[in-house]
Amino acid sequence: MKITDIKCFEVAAPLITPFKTALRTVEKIQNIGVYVYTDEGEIGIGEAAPTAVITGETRKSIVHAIERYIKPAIIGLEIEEIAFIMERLDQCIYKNTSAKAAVDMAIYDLFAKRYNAPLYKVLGGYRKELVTDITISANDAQTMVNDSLKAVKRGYQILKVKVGKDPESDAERVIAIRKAVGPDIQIRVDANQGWSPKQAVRIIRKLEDANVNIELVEQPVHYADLEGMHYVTAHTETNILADESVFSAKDALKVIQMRACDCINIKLMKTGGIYQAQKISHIAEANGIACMIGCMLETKISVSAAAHFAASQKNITLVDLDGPSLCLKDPISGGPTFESQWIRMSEDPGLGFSIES
Ligand SMILES: C[C@H](N)C(=O)N[C@@H](CCC(=O)O)C(=O)O
Ligand SMILES: [Mg+2]
Repeated sequence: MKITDIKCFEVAAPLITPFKTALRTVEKIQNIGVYVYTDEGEIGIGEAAPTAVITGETRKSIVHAIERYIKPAIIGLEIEEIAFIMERLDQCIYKNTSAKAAVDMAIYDLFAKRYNAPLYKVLGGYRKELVTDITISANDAQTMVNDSLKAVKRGYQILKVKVGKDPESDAERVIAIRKAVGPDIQIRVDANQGWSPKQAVRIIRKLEDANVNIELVEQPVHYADLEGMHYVTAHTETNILADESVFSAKDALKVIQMRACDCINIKLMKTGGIYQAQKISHIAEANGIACMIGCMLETKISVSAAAHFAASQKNITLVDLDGPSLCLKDPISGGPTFESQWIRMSEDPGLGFSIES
C-alpha cells in the first residue's frame, strides 16, 4: 500500500472551561488534522497540537513543515515498510515534533488497517483499558476546589492539579483541594516549570509535612535545568516526573543518567509520534523508570493514538489523556471510548475511526 498524498485540515473544539497552566491560558482547541492517502483507497488520520510554549510550533509552522518537508520525503513509500518511513520522517526536518506526530499516527493507522487489527494490538496489546486523570486548571484556591469537586462528581479519581503561577500560595491551594476531596482521590501536581529548585523543595516538603499525599510532582523547574531537576529529586520524598525536559530518547537517557527524575511523561507531540515514543518507553523500562502517557490540548483524534500506544506498553502505568474530557464535543466518531476516567480500546482496525473525507 503506497502513500499517494497528505492533506491538512483544521480541527476545532471548544473547551468546557479555559485551560490555565504556568505557561499559558487557552479558551478553545485549534489544531491541525492530517489525512494520509494511499493507492488502495485507505486513508489514515492524525492530529497536531500547536503548543508554541513547549514545542515551538504554531498552526502555520505545522502546515508548512508537513507540506514543504514531510510530504515530499514520504510520498510513494510503502506503508508496510514503516521503519523506513519513520527514518525519513525523522530526518526530513529538525524538531517540528507535533507535525511529525500527526503524520506518524496517520501512518500507524494505515499500518494497522493493512493487517486488519486495532493499532494497540499491532503494537503489543498489553491492556484494553486505561484510567486517565483530569486537569484542574491553575486558578484561585476556591475555584480549584470547586473544579476538583466537579471532576470527582464526573467520576474522576485522579486529579492533575496545575500550579507554578503563584509559587508562594501553591501549597495552600493543593492542601485546600486535599481537604475538599478527601483521602481517596489521587492528586498529582504539575508545575509546568514554574518553580525554582529551592522553591520546589520548600513547597514539596511543605506538602509532605502536611501529609497531603501527593502521588508525584511534574516538571517542577525549567526544562533545561537538569541539575535543578536532580536537586529536587534528591531532596524530596515525592516522585518527580520529567515532562518538558524529555522530548527524545536521548533526553530520556540523559535524565536517567543524571537521576534528574523518578518517572517520565511521554507525549506524542514531543517525541514526533509513536515510533520514537516506543524508544523512550523501552529505555525507561530497562532502567526501572515508569512512564506516563500525556497529551497537550488535543482532541479525540490524536489522544486515541496515544491511548493505543499506551495500551500496548507494560511500562506506561500513569495516564494523562484528558484532552477529550476537557472538550465540549468530539470532532470525530468511533475509536476508543472516553467515558469519564475510563478509556476503553475498540477492536476496529487501525485507530478505529470511520473516515469520510
Ligand atoms: C492536557 C494535559 N492534561 C496537560 O496538562 N498537558 C500538558 C500541558 C499542555 C498544554 O499546555 O497544552 C502538561 O504539561 O502536562
Ligand atoms: Mg506537564
